[in-house]
Amino acid sequence: MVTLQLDRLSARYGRRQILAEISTPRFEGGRVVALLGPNAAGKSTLFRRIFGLLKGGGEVRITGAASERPVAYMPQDTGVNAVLTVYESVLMARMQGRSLKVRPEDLAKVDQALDELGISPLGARDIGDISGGQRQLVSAAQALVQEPEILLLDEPTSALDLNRQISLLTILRRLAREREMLIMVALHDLGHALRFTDEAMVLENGQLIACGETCDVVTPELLHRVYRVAARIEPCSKGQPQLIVEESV
Ligand SMILES: Nc1ncnc2c1ncn2[C@@H]1O[C@H](COP(=O)(O)OP(=O)(O)OP(=O)(O)O)[C@@H](O)[C@H]1O
Repeated sequence: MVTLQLDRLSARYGRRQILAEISTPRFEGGRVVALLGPNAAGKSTLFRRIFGLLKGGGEVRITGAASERPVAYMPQDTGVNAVLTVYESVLMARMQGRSLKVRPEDLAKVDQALDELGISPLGARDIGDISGGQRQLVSAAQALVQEPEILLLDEPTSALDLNRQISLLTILRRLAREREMLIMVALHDLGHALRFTDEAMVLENGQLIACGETCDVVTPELLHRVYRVAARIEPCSKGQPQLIVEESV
């Protein structure tokens, strides 16, 4: 099973240090880890550093990976290539780092990814002519179709309506379990983090200030200290933890 551990990981833009020696416990395949923190805390920077787009001190330790390219990354802002259809763009994502020959299996995986995310009817549409939420689902398909062992998702639900936010997070959680994939997902919705993630790590000003089981990390004290809101957490009628925000403080 794949594992990911960060050891004194740092990153800088020019001379400006953004991440300060982030060390984590070992995260395991099959788990969903929330990456939390206020705006500009360093979440996207951490993803770029893990994925290798930024250099810096420390080490990203991956063990137990079966493939040579175990990590896929879905950035926050996904560019649009207007000359491709949705289907072609997902197929291109699938073929990254593989031989140029498209096999029937590759087409089946594209169909499966589109189907799983409920966007099969968009397949023939030009990627430049779909809505922002649809584009976000296409980006998720582009990441999933690579069958990564570690998947980094930067705010994948930010453009989605409520139903699709819940659907996507439910699918991701199921796929993490089924494929023993480790998913790290940056979220601003702490209610979603409580409901859909197993573990959470919280960044503030480039420092890791909390890490552990999500229910132990996302507490009224953390919400007060880091997010400056008064909030409580109560079980809903189905027993799921629910975040109730009272006011900003
Ligand atoms: N390309 C860049 N060049 C210089 N500084 C950058 C660059 N990208 C981000 N930063 C700075 O690095 C810091 C961390 O930004 P980052 O995007 O990692 O935060 P974030 O936690 O993902 O924020 P948000 O929740 O707003 O998306 C911020 O101060 C930001 O201004």
